[in-house]
Amino acid sequence: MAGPAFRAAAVRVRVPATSANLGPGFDSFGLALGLYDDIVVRVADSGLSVDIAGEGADTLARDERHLVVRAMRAAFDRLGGQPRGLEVVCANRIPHGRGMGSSSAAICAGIVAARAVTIGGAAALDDTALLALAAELEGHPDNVAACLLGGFTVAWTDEESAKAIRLEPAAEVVPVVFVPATEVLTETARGLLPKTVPLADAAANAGRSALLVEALSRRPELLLAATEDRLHQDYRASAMPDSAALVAALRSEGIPAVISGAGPTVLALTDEVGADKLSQFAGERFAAHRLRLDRDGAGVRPLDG
Ligand SMILES: Nc1ncnc2c1ncn2[C@@H]1O[C@H](COP(=O)(O)OP(=O)(O)OP(=O)(O)O)[C@@H](O)[C@H]1O
Ligand SMILES: N[C@@H](CCO)C(=O)O
Repeated sequence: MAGPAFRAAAVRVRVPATSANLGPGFDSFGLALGLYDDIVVRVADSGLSVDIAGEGADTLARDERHLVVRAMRAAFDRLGGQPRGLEVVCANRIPHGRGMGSSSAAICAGIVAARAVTIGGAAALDDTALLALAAELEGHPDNVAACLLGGFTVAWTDEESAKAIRLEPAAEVVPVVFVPATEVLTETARGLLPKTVPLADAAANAGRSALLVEALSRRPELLLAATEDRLHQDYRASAMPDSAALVAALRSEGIPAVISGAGPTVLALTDEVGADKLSQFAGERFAAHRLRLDRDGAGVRPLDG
């Protein structure tokens, strides 16, 4: 059977950074942030070329090992076949290995781009299948859900695949990220987690997670209580002691703060007035950035946009 046909024109895809967990919602909650990677992809006559600017330009492989390329290959398989050649240009702004969803962004960018350059791609790989594939490649669904859908997402995995819903974060919430210079890979941070947890801790997180849905959607004054976690942050503190100390310092001042994803970035959820006061907490070890919430998620954008 013949494989799919491809568009000759280049396609540009923009994907947001994401913060997973948000405290209690381990592997479930995600929040899309206004910091973006862009990729431009063109189907070529032969070969593979990968060009990288920004984050990872000095370290990432420019061949089939590149995560965007791996995600594109997996998507092309689902779409019915590989193109003869590929040109991929990456403009990376999301820091790697910091808990801001860089790997999910790369995976989502690759899959969305593969679908966009394939004629009939949207029918062959619909949004539900796209999320399922992205979560399969990433290994958990929280970051990819927020990256694809934007806003505040709740993800889960049933017998078949990952699923997610998108909620609208309250307009007044302003995210501030404290990004350290050093990486902690998600794989390392996951290796620190126990196989089982006390029932009381699981129950505490269930209650806080339920509260967080209301707090982040409609009642930000509840965010401090709603972002309490007992399932993962303490277990990982030894790998990111400065981040753990910063979370504790911010929370002791009444500021809702959590480890972003698998860390070591710290995410504070504040408002317009509060955001301006937070840089004083950064010290020498963190760079504080006030971000917007991303409400649109991953998508194809104009080439010159
Ligand atoms: N834009 C990218 N292009 C290619 N590879 C990438 C890209 N972004 C991330 N990666 C790969 O993913 C690794 C980082 O993934 P990891 O899951 O450890 O951290 P993260 O996704 O930044 O954080 P978290 O999952 O906690 O939000 C990088 O070291 C790199 O190998
Ligand atoms: N839920 C994931 C997010 C990081 O990718 C974790 O905490 O390991």
